[in-house]
Amino acid sequence: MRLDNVAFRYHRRAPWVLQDVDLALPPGTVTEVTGHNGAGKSTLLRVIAGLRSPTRGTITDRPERVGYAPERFPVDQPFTVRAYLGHMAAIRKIPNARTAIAAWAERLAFDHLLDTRLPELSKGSAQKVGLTQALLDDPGLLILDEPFAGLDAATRDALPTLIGDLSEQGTTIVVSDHQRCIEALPGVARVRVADTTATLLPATQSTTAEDGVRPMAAVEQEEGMALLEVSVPLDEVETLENKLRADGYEVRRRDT
Ligand SMILES: Nc1ncnc2c1ncn2[C@@H]1O[C@H](COP(=O)(O)OP(=O)(O)OP(=O)(O)O)[C@@H](O)[C@H]1O
Repeated sequence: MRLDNVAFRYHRRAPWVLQDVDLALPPGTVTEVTGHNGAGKSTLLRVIAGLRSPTRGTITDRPERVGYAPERFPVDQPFTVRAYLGHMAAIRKIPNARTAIAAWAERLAFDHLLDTRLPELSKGSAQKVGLTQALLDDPGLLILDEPFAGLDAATRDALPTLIGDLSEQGTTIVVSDHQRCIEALPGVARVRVADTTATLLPATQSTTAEDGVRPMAAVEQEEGMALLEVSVPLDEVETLENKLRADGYEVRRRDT
């Protein structure tokens, strides 16, 4: 699918959140969307998913079946997990929904929670249910907004493989990911949403299996960005690194 010259604002007098967005998302590609808090990542994902129409510009060739897992899964509905997923499957007329629900619940390790009510779920378990409803319809386009937030280590480790498998089957995947959990997947394209201008920058520094992570010098050269060196006690490195990543900053550790 393609986005051409897409711009978006929430209301007529509201500021533009996205402008001049040109983006190609070929079948089977994985695209990681990064940017600071409030830059417009979730907005871009909603526009790509078709939940919001562009204020200007065009979107073409969006796959027919779209799966979307929002950043905050709505857990205030009075259904059990099984009933909720069953409803979602029925709305979308998914054949063999029971089998598909059982299979995803097992793969994502929440099969013991199928009869638990949504409001009683932990954040990570709710995230898994949100992910499952997005996966149920075998989507051609899968949009995941911060899918790693709150997940236990086992699922966090398993998710990149799942994303890789789906992309190999031809699913186009777009992920916003503060925690940079998918950047190691081969061939992941990176798109940065810049907060001040609300302009999507082309993924000039996309990481690939060949070139690995981009050097920090490239970050410094980016307009509006600066490089800050911080000396941190060894036992605090990991905590601080995770916190900064969770806040949307790009972090590289220099080995000494
Ligand atoms: N439903 C809405 N109505 C009006 N403005 C909104 C709405 N949702 C988001 N915004 C505004 O659009 C801008 C971009 O928000 P968005 O949630 O897309 O950013 P984000 O990059 O995903 O942020 P974060 O990293 O904090 O999740 C912000 O200024 C936000 O206040």
